[in-house]
Amino acid sequence: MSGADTVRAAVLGAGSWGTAYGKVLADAGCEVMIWARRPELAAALNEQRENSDYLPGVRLPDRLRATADHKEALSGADLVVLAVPSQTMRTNLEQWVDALGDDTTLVSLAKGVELGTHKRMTEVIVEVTGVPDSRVAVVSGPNLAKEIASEQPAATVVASIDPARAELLQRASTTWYLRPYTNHDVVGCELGGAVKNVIALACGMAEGMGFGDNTKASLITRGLAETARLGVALGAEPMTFAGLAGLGDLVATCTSPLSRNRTFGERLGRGETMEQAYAHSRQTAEGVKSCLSILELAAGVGVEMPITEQVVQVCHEGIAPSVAMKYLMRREPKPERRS
Ligand SMILES: NC(=O)C1=CN([C@@H]2O[C@H](COP(=O)(O)OP(=O)(O)OC[C@H]3O[C@@H](n4cnc5c(N)ncnc54)[C@H](O)[C@@H]3O)[C@@H](O)[C@H]2O)C=CC1
Ligand SMILES: O=C(CO)COP(=O)(O)O
Repeated sequence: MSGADTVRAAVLGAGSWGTAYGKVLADAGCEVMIWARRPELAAALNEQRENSDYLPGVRLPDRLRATADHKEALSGADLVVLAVPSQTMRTNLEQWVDALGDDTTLVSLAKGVELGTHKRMTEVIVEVTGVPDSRVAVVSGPNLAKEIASEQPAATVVASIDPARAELLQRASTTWYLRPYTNHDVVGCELGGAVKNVIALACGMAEGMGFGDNTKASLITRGLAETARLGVALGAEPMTFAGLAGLGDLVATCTSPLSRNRTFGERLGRGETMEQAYAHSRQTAEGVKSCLSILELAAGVGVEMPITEQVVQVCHEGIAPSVAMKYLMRREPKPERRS
C-alpha cells in the first residue's frame, strides 16, 4: 500500500459504473487512478472534474485522477477494479495482465457471462491472469450508477472466497451513501448480477407492451426462481438469491427507468426492432448478449430457464414480445416449487 493506511485503487474503465465506483473508493479515502480508453476523456476528467459523457453533473473527488495509460493506472495499485463490459473483459485483461502487481486484489464489477465459454467473470479473470481465485472479488448489488454517483443511500455485496480480501474491499468502499456487506458466495453473487439483466429485459418488454405491476412482479418472482435454480445447480447458496446481489439487484434493475437493460426491453416491447433499440443505447445492456450464454450454461447442467429462453427468442430469433409472453402463459401447469 502507498501511505500508512491509504489504499491505492486502479479502476479500469471510465464508463458509468467505473466512474461512479471510482468516486465511491475516493470518497472512502482511497487514492484512485481511473483508466479511460480515450485520452481526451481522461484529460476532461482531470481538468473538469466531471465525466460529462457518462455522469454529467457529478463532481468527481480530488482523490480521483484519470489516465489513458493502463500501466500508469496499475502502478502500485492494491486494488484493481475491472469496469469493462463482460464480453470484452478477456481481451481487455490480455492487454493489462503484464502490468498487474504480485498481490493485487482483482475486483470485477461486470455483470455477465462470456459468450462461447459460458464463464463467469471471475473465471475469465483467473484464466487470463493466472492468479489464484482467492485474489479475486466481485461487487454486485442494487447499484444503478447514476443514483450511487449522486450519493443516494444504497447497499451492495463484496464477495470473495478469501474473507480478508472481502473485508479489505468492504473497508475500501464504505461511504456515507454505500454500505457493502461481505459474502463468500462468489458464484451466487455473479449469477444474480448476470441473470437479473435478462429478467430486466423481460420486465421492460412487459412495460413496453402496456402491462402493469402484476405482470412485472410475476416476471421478477419467476425470474428469481430460475436464477436460483441455475445457481444451486452450479454450487451457489440458495439464500444468496434472497440477498442484495439476488433479489435486491433484480428489483432495482427490473423497476428502474435508469436501467439500460429494462429500457432496451421496453423499446422492444413497444415494437422497435433490435437495430432501433441498439441505436438508442450507447451504453452496455449486458443481458442482450448474456441471455445466450446463460441459456447455454443452464442447458449444460439440465436447468430450465423459460423466461431467459423467451428473451433469447425475442432478441436473437425475431419472435415478437407478445408471442413470447403468450408462450410463457401457456406453458404446462406446475407446482410453484420443484422438489
Ligand atoms: N451502470 C450501472 O449502473 C452498473 C453497471 N454494472 C456493470 O458494470 C459493467 C460496466 O458497465 P458500465 O460502466 O455501466 O458500462 P458503460 O457502457 O457505461 O462503460 C463501459 C466502459 O468500458 C470501456 N471499454 C473498454 N474496452 C472496451 C471495449 N473493448 N468495448 C467496449 N467498451 C470498452 C468503455 O470505454 C467504457 O468506459 C457492466 O458489466 C455492467 O453490467 C454494474 C453495476 C451498475
Ligand atoms: O447493474 C445495474 C444496477 O445494479 C445496472 O443495470 P443496467 O445495466 O440495466 O443499467
